[in-house]
Amino acid sequence: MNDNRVAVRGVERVFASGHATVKALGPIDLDVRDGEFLCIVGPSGCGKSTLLRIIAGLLSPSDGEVSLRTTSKEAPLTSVVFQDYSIFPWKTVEANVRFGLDIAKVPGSVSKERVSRWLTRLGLKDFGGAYPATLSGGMKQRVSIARAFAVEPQILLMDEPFAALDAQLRQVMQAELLELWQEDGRTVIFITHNLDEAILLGDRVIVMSSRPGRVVAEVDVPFARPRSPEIRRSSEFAELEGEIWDLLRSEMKTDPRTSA
Ligand SMILES: Nc1ncnc2c1ncn2[C@@H]1O[C@H](COP(=O)(O)OP(=O)(O)OP(=O)(O)O)[C@@H](O)[C@H]1O
Repeated sequence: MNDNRVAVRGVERVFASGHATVKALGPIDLDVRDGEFLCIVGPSGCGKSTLLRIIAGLLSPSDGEVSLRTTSKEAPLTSVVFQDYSIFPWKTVEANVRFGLDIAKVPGSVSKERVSRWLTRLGLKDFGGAYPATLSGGMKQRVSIARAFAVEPQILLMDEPFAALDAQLRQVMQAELLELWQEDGRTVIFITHNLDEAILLGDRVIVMSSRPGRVVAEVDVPFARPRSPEIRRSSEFAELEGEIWDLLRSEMKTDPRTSA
């Protein structure tokens, strides 16, 4: 039986701006297993966000196709968390978290329970009536994560969700996401520049080439679940990070924008 949730086949994307065209991505092939936490790393501008937006259906590919396997009539297929929080400043925390459920036409009683559960889970219970302007960056990103989890999508897509946070807060949020995911077992595609984050969270790390991004390596992360952030201190962790960094560095050297 095919246990793939996501299949990307020969996907390419070209952008036209004025008279020029930019090939941003591909061709790229990728499979994501049901319940897998897949991390994608690659040089800046190699097309990671473009790939995620194509998988989310927010952008169409210039060529190739993406298929997402659905196993539920009720649960939305995807939900996306972006780096810049993407929460509405004029809505309260509670209304922001409820927003995705309203769009998905989740009935009121179910929606109420879910909003309350995810606000509590993300430590936002006492901030339901607050507006985003009064929250720190970490709390805004918690709202954005609560909103994405609350719709209980079949596939969660995360585009550098912690990139705007400072180093300490980033570690706190990574540990929280690790815990949430380990309870939840959802299929996740997670884009990051941070190798440490990719290894801590991922079952597998995909390394993309410089633009137009293709897959240059797939690395299985061998650490058992449930994981704790303590695994960072092991020599195996450092070794794997070094291995992936070497792959990435050689890609950055082949990028005409970064090589001398
Ligand atoms: N709407 C667009 N119009 C024109 N060019 C675009 C558009 N969106 C992305 N690009 C270009 O496509 C390339 C890939 O962009 P993308 O944002 O997918 O890369 P990325 O790997 O996510 O980058 P980063 O790591 O810096 O976030 C870049 O050169 C970018 O300028």
